[in-house]
Amino acid sequence: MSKSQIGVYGLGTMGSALALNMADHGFDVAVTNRETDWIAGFMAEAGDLAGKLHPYDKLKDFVAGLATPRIILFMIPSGKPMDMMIESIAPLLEAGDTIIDGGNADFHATRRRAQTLQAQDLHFVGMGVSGGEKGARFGPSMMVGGTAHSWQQLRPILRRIAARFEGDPCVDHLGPDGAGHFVKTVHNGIEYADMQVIAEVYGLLRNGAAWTPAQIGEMFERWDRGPLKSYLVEITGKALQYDDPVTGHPMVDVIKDAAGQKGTGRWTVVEAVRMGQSANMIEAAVGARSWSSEKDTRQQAQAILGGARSAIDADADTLAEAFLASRVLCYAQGFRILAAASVEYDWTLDFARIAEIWRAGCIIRSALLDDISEAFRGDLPAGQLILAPKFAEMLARTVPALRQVVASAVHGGHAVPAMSAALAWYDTMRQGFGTANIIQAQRDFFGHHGFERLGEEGKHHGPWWD
Ligand SMILES: NC(=O)C1=CN([C@@H]2O[C@H](COP(=O)(O)OP(=O)(O)OC[C@H]3O[C@@H](n4cnc5c(N)ncnc54)[C@H](OP(=O)(O)O)[C@@H]3O)[C@@H](O)[C@H]2O)C=CC1
Ligand SMILES: O=C(CO)[C@H](O)[C@H](O)COP(=O)(O)O
Repeated sequence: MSKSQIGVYGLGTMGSALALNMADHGFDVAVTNRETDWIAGFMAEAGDLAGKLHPYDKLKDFVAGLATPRIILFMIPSGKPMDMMIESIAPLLEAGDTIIDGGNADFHATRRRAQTLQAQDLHFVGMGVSGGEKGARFGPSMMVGGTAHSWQQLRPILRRIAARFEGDPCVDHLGPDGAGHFVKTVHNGIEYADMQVIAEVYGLLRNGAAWTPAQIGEMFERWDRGPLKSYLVEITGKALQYDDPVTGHPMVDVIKDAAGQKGTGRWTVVEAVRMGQSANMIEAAVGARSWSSEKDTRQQAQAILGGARSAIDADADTLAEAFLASRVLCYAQGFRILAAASVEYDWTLDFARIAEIWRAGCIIRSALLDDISEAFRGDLPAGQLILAPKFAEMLARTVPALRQVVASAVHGGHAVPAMSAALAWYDTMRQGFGTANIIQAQRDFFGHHGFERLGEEGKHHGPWWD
């Protein structure tokens, strides 16, 4: 039997879909899984593609079944499982082989793993994969971090299996070691904030305008045909129009309002803060998921504090404009974190290319990303997306609606943490003179920390020390 061009370890949701995608594109793929009983079921479901999939029960046979230099993609949980698998497989590999972690990994771990394996002449790629199961099966967006050697090996396969935007494969080599996983982490941070804004829009219409889920779903469906077009709007529109087969109620009404989170949103916030950045929309979205999980407390609080909310003063068109403003600000915050990391880790990330590979296949794909890539390819004042002429104009047009929606929500007792954060950031950034002079006065007053005077170099103290 000829050797396989790539091996996939981990036949869960993502690994099996990616293996099938590769086989579908004519690649010979060696496959294996921790629980080996699972492999036969996977092969049985592969149908016509089974001929391109080569199953192995033993790790050493799986490795021996691969053409050299080998490429092995792991689709398993990040953290300890990945370290344990590296420990098991590395002794079976040879110089020049590449291990890929396609899971959602902490990029610090990816950097560490790349360094450790480099000492053994092995290459380690941290690859962000987005698009969920369907994306993995029919075309994901992939963010690759690793050596040029690995990219040369991987490029022909990844470009074939990736999603395409007008023919352009949504995959690229973004930098060394942790760059790909970092970009995927920020992708997920943006995902969190965009999802939260959608949830807030839903909440305002449901609780502040008495719309039914189906009506809101139809509205999202309409929005998906305009400037708000995006995968998340599309699926929310669909989900809202489903009924529960058990009770007959709208499906969303029987889903517990406690959101899960696996860590990437939180990592985005932690990394942003660590680099002296703030992405307050993503912080708000992560916080909102945490608050959502405190269901018992919220129920008690409603009984004690009261949960009254009044009608909102904003129609659907105003909400659409507010959503568009929020989305622009959300992407802008994500790209600021990428810019900070690019400097911190010396990655020279290509922001236009990142926007381009997010245009199809991934969860945050949206109509805006084409404009974003264009803005990064053009003359961008201070490198800030919100200052690109097209986005500055879009914000000037849509922020009044965001202001009306946030004001009305606040007045009516509706929580809109992500949209409020968007507005706070926008209003902060458009003031050349803010209020941090007061913070500096306070710091100097209590701690003799000193401050800069306007237009003067050096450290000064206030008259309160005279
Ligand atoms: N689901 C999604 O939408 C996305 C997921 N990801 C990431 O992809 C990775 C895989 O996710 P997904 O496919 O959804 O997960 P699943 O739970 O569907 O599959 C997990 C896979 O990992 C294997 N596994 C679990 N623990 C270990 C271990 N200790 N050692 C070896 N193998 C192990 C499982 O093997 P076994 O069958 O033996 O349990 C299984 O093959 C994760 O890192 C996830 O964050 C990335 C993008 C999207
Ligand atoms: O990477 C993904 C999508 O891009 C995964 O679906 C991830 O699990 C989403 O994050 P969370 O589970 O925290 O919502």
